[in-house]
Amino acid sequence: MRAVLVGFMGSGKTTIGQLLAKKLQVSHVDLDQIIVEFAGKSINDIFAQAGEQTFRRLEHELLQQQLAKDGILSTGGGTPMLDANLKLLQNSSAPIILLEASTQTITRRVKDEGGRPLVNRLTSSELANLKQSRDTLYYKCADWVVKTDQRTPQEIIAEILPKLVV
Ligand SMILES: Nc1ncnc2c1ncn2[C@@H]1O[C@H](COP(=O)(O)OP(=O)(O)O)[C@@H](O)[C@H]1O
Ligand SMILES: O=C(O)C1=C[C@@H](OP(=O)(O)O)[C@@H](O)[C@H](O)C1
Ligand SMILES: [Mg+2]
Repeated sequence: MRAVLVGFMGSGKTTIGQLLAKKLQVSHVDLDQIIVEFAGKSINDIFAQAGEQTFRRLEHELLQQQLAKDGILSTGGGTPMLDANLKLLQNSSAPIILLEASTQTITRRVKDEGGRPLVNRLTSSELANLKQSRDTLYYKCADWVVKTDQRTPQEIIAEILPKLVV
């Protein structure tokens, strides 16, 4: 992989990954999207019918597979939660870029999107607590951090691109 994006739900991993790949003319893989394709059902349905553990197992297997490929990889917000995934990310030769956003920004971005089972079932204070505990893990694997609050996707990729092409 040429770069891997990590960060909490709504930090912009999917959006920024697509834009970076387009600019760099490389392929883009979104881990959630390939899990959905592999399972043949939505993330909400995987969580509801097979459970989060099944989702995490698929996520781990597909992460391992995708890290060996070229291009830009957008992970899911919970990917670094599994110790084995954290190690895979830490040992990857690709730069791991953490997209950071405040809980307020995150909430604003994801509140009206229905595809995230954890957002659907957690209260706003539980979501804030989850973000706090996940942040520790993101920082454990990140090679660099990009702030995304009050910045457009174009401004964000303008910061990342020069570091990836040198
Ligand atoms: N920098 C940004 N500014 C404003 N909205 C954004 C930004 N980045 C992403 N979004 C929006 O926030 C939502 C979540 O973005 P997404 O890329 O799916 O995040 P993630 O993959 O990290 O969960 C989408 O509606 C997207 O259009
Ligand atoms: O944080 C999480 O545990 C999750 C994040 C989601 O990805 P995004 O971060 O792209 O929303 C998706 O993998 C699933 O809903 C679980
Ligand atoms: Mg995403």
